[in-house]
Order: sequence, then structure tokens, then C-alpha cells
Amino acid sequence: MGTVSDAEKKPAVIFVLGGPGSGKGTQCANVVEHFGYTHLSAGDLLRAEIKSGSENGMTLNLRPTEIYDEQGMVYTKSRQIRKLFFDEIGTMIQNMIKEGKIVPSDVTIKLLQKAMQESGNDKFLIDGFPRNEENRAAFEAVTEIEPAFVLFFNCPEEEMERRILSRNQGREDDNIETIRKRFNVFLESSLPVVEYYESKGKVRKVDAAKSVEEVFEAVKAIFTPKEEKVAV
Ligand SMILES: Nc1ncnc2c1ncn2[C@@H]1O[C@H](COP(=O)(O)OP(=O)(O)O)[C@@H](O)[C@H]1O
Ligand SMILES: Nc1ccn([C@@H]2O[C@H](COP(=O)(O)OP(=O)(O)O)[C@@H](O)[C@H]2O)c(=O)n1
Ligand SMILES: [Mg+2]
Repeated sequence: MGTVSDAEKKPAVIFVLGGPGSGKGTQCANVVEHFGYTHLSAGDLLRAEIKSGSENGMTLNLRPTEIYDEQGMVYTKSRQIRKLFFDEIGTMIQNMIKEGKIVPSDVTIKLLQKAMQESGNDKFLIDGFPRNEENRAAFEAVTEIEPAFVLFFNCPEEEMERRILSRNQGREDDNIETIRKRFNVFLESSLPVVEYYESKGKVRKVDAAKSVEEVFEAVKAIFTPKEEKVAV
């Protein structure tokens, strides 16, 4: 009695935040290789959802009873999705990404939960999420998971812009017009989330303007358990 079974144990979650182009995805790949985490990029999951939506209808299961009741999209002031047809969700995600806007957390959290369940792992790097207060509060309310810490990549805007413009991944939002919008969203909506976790002492900040190798040295130090750092 009173013990928590493995099935009930909450997974370990690290939020990986930083401006667009700060190197979140690059460093997450390194952490996966060295520390056995599963990397979940909210942006990648949303982009995959756009693709699957256009191929076989929507794979998300958003409140099906409401979806079949009425037609079209209805947003409340809090921007939660109330009613949306399956194939409209992909289009909505696509439009929002093109504008650099944050997709309502209903969608993103469902994608994250599904990916967590399917991974079979119990430790996750959640990259690019939470990107605003709505993301943060909804994730906490829905999953009851508190991040172990927040890994924050601090990088000057000019450097992030240079990196995005030479990223060459064919992303529709990697153009100068959308980049400017994303920077604004980052400053106005995402940095306050970092400040929230800073006030709880949970932010591990890394200078992300250095080379990939140098940044990973700093990241490694954060992930290496303290006892292993002591010379023997
Ligand atoms: N430390 C670094 N120095 C130079 N270029 C980098 C560095 N880290 C990542 N990059 C490159 O910058 C671009 C953006 O990196 P990415 O990991 O996709 O960032 P994010 O996920 O934060 O947008 C990629 O082309 C990547 O190869
Ligand atoms: N939590 C999130 C993460 C990304 N996104 C959307 O996906 C876009 C790309 O996110 P990303 O994390 O792949 O971008 P980068 O920071 O890696 O450049 C964002 O600009 C948002 O439009 C979102 O709506 N909500
Ligand atoms: Mg990324």
C-alpha cells in the first residue's frame, strides 16, 4: 500500500527552451546519444501532423463528440479549440506555423502525450515547449508533470537569424519575414515562461553562441550526475 507502481510513475521531463535557431534540436540529438533520453520536438511533431493530416485525415482525437456535432472552428478567448474537423487541424497548424504563432496547447499536448506513450522510454527532452504561459499551465494541468529542470539556450538574435537562414531544411517559416515574427513571439510569450521557471530555481542556462562542441561541453556538465564529476 502507498507505493507507486512502475506504471504509475511519472516520467522525467526536461524542457529545452531557447529562441528559434539557438541550437535546441542540435544539442538534443547529442543528449539523446549520450544520456538515453527520448527527444520530442514540439515543432517536429506539429510538422508531422500537417503531413499525416493531408494524407489520411486527422490522426488526432480531439473531443470527437463535439467534432461531429457542429461544423467549423470556434475559438474562445483563451484560444482553446472547441470544435474542429480532423482535416482542418492540419491546415490550422500549417497556417499558424507560417505566421510564427503558437498552436493551441490542446493539439500540441495531445501530440506530446502520444509520442511519450509510444516511445516506451521514461525520460524525455521536450524541445520547444512550453512556448507560452498557456502551453505551460495546460501541460501541468493535463499531465501533472513538473519538469526536472529547464535547459535554456541563450543566444543573440543576430546569430540565431544567421543560423536559421542557413538551416536549409525547407521549412516554410525559415524566411526573414516569419523569423522576425518568431523572434517577437519568443520575447513576448516564451521568455516569460523561462522567467517563471527561473523564479523556481529550475533554469540551467547555457551560452549557445559558441560552437556546437563547446555548447555540448556545457550541456554535458549539466546532465552528468554530481558524484561522477568528482575526480577520484
Ligand atoms: N552552436 C552552433 N553553432 C553554429 N551553428 C549551429 C550551432 N548549433 C546549431 N547550429 C545550426 O544552426 C541551425 C539551427 O539549429 P537547430 O538545432 O535547428 O536550432 P533550434 O532547434 O533551436 O531552432 C542548424 O542549421 C544547426 O546546424
Ligand atoms: N510549443 C510549440 C512549438 C512550436 N510551435 C510552432 O512551430 C513553429 C516551429 O517551432 P520549432 O520549435 O520547430 O522551431 P525552432 O525553434 O526549432 O526554430 C513555431 O514557430 C510555432 O509556430 C507551436 O506552435 N507550439
Ligand atoms: Mg528546432
